[in-house]
Amino acid sequence: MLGHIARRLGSNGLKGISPQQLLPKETHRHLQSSLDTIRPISTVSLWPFSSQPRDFSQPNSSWSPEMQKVYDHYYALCDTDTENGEGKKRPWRKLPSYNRSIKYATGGIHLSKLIQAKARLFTRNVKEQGATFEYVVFVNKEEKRCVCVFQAGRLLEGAPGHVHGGAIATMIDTVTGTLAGFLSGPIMTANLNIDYRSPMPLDSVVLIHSALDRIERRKTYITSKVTSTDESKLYTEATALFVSISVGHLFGSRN
Ligand SMILES: CCCCCCCCCC(=O)SCCNC(=O)CCNC(=O)[C@H](O)C(C)(C)COP(=O)(O)OP(=O)(O)OC[C@H]1O[C@@H](n2cnc3c(N)ncnc32)[C@H](O)[C@@H]1OP(=O)(O)O
Repeated sequence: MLGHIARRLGSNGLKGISPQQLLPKETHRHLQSSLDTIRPISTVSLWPFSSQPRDFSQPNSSWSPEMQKVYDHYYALCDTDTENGEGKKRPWRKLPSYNRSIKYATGGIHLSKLIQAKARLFTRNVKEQGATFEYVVFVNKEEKRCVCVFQAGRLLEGAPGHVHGGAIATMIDTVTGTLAGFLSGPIMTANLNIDYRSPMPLDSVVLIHSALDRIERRKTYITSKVTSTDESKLYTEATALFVSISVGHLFGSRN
């Protein structure tokens, strides 16, 4: 076929030659009917999902002025991208947060078809803004640490007027797990130890500081503490161990 086309093209290239002349009749007919079924290139999205994922860690109207202020503080320390591609190198990075994290990881589109197609990251699955977990994670890769700004909504009540210990544990697991995953790749929580030091009132805005302690073979150890935004009050301290896993582990494989 290529030889046939080359012979017909000669030295003049495509100039003055119609597709009908260039290709055998039958091939041209097939090609034309295939082209007819293809949408114009301008309407084809290169994004492989039906819509752009929503980043749940963007400011919204439920945020208190304190939450917004701390967010602005860390956001100003983050890497920036400019239109000419010359971003400013800064130590911090804001991590986006989706309600289906697996879908947006490398290769996650395939994984998400296999693993509980309707599953959602439960810290991001309540539609009402501000009702439960409002949070943003900023990571400092060089210092191997991160800070999460967390506003605890009214549906997280445990002791009257205060945040449920399980909700605090959820956030510590999420933030330390995010850091461990950022540093070590796919992991699962093997151990989480929490000391609750002071009750946390509902609607509090707190910081969850987490840092790498050490990595030993497949084990990533993270320390964490939860404080008020001015860091004068300590709410919670924790240590966590994450074990690196292969994707097969999620399907019951031990390899
Ligand atoms: C973007 C959004 C990100 C959101 C982040 C969310 C993070 C949330 C993460 C989770 O909550 S995961 C859910 C809760 N975790 C689990 O369900 C894990 C259940 N447990 C397991 O699947 C397995 O036990 C585990 C993967 C943790 C370990 O099993 P393996 O067979 O892969 O490892 P193995 O038992 O060979 O242990 C490897 C090493 O870890 C050590 N280890 C394992 N479990 C341990 C443990 N519990 N305590 C102390 N050490 C432990 C073990 O001694 C050994 O140490 P050495 O290398 O020194 O020999």
